[in-house]
Amino acid sequence: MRTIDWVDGGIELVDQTRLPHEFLRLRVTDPDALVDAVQRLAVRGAPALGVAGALGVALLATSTDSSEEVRSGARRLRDARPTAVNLSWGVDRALRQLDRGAQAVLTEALAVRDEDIAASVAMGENGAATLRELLPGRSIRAMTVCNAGGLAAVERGTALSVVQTLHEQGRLGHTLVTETRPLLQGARLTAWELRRMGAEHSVIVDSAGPFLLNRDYADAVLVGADRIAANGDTANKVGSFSLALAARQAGVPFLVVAPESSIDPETPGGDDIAVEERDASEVVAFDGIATAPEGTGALNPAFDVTPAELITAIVTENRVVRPGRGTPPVGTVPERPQDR
Ligand SMILES: CSC[C@H]1O[C@H](OP(=O)(O)O)[C@H](O)[C@@H]1O
Repeated sequence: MRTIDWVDGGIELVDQTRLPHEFLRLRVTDPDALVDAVQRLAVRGAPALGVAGALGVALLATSTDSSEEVRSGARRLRDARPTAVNLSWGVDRALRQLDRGAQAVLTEALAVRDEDIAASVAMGENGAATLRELLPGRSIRAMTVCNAGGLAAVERGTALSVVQTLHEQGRLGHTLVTETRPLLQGARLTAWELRRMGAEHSVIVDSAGPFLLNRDYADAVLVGADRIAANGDTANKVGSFSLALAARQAGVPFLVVAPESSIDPETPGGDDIAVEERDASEVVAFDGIATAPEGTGALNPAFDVTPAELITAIVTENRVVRPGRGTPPVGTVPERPQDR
């Protein structure tokens, strides 16, 4: 199953706002409809946003001869969500081909898609090998935040690709899925993917995560990333930082699994990462039903930032970086897809 793809001259994507009760594919041929799909999280997840960015520029380039129209549409798409660097990376990578014509833009966008598919497999293998090394000879009970599965990419995903690889190797124990308020990517999406995978799992409320780690209910925490700063500080769904603190307290490995395209060497550290503030209504209501008194305000950071020193390993398709263990900071490797 591909979460997002280029089909017959347009973009097809799974509308994730309808899951888990309805599986609906959206066909997008209008660039503004793609911006809307990104902003309402019909398509979401850093790697999927990178592919959406690249395919969105291909949609623009194949629908107008005006370079200015393409560039202004690309700016709107690039700015649709601020935290996942993959979105701007995907837009910029396709846009760099514009002077070579629409077909060159589309070819580059399809390469971004295909690289994401290959990267998901490699991250699964690299992450599973890392956990087998850290936790030899046992089934590994994972704890997850948000959704970093195939729905957050094109196929397989990042952190959940590690879970799937462990499952395929017969090394996966029971997985605990934090529901991930306020939009419930864990309960709605990760549980849906684990069920399809046939992997045993339970959903927990977010605030139970630290306690259950401290009571030895999980052997590793596996999360994705939206932006990894040059020093290894990592932005991911809100709730990741508290689990990282709890994992450190409980002596449990905390792994960030993300493609190289989530690494941003232009961002020196976590304090420099723009964290998306989403609408208060997502916090004080659910499915249109108020959960707080009328007029109650809310703070709704969509992400938080985990300092590198709390991260056991950053796993990409190309490497495993151990912050604080003598490996060079993640942002210092010269050769990355962005440099092409
Ligand atoms: C595979 S990284 C996915 C990453 O994106 C999610 O955020 P959102 O659902 O708001 O797009 C979350 O941070 C995941 O870890």
